[in-house]
Amino acid sequence: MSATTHHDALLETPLLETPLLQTKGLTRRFGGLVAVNNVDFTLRQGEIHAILGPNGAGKSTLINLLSGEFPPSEGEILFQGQPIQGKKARQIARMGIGRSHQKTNIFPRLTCLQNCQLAARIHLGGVFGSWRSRHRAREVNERALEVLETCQLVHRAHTPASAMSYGEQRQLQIAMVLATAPKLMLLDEPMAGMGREETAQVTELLKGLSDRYPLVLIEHDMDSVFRLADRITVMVDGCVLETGPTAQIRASERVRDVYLGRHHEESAA
Ligand SMILES: Nc1ncnc2c1ncn2[C@@H]1O[C@H](COP(=O)(O)OP(=O)(O)OP(=O)(O)O)[C@@H](O)[C@H]1O
Repeated sequence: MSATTHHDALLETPLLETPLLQTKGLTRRFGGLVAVNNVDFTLRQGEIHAILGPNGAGKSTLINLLSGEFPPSEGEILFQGQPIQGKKARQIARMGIGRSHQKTNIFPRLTCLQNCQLAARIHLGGVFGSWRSRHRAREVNERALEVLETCQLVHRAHTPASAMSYGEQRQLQIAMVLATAPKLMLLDEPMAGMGREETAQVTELLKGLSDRYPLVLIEHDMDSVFRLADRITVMVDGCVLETGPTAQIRASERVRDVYLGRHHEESAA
């Protein structure tokens, strides 16, 4: 007998509610190159949605469009039903879309705690008037400690980021996104460059966060993707090849022919 989990129930629910995030006909051109081509994408509440595809498929560009790093050439992006295309990255971050980049972008000389305080401070509004500053400083500190606890980094609170292992630095990056109190997270290859043990640790961390923080995830580590994702969208040459629940994508011959087969051959080589 198999137990029905929250995520099983979520996958079987028809989409009646407004999606947390949705794109319609999203397109981004760089000169003559169509990096993202007419993409319809939906992220539901409480869901981890992985984006797969070979190098150059347009995955990072899609994330960059969602986070406002680039404006789309065409199409719509709806966050909680409201159009956000054309808004600046900072505005989108303030609305609650937190993102991490492929490369680690932490402040190496600051401690783990200071990095999180900085992220929380930016979210809470930067420089404060003196009458509010003490209260805000306490709020920032509490938020920073809370996310270090969530990411199991409290023991590293006073360690300079540069003295932490690569895996811990990637974990810190996730903590910094959480410090901005996001309504959803966009993570671009959070496990890139990690060893097997660190990858497993971050996979479990993200799994534990998914109910509170819906997630769009680009990741090449298939074990992690299959463990984490409720749904998968496979992109090839800027277009959506297939999108659906993880089991459907795993079983898809088209996906296997175009991506998974090739990926496994590359990984084995
Ligand atoms: N700022 C840019 N200017 C010009 N071309 C770009 C830019 N960003 C991405 N591209 C091009 O758009 C295409 C899609 O790139 P993108 O980085 O989105 O792919 P990806 O699927 O994330 O690949 P990878 O797995 O290698 O990170 C590529 O051909 C890339 O060279």
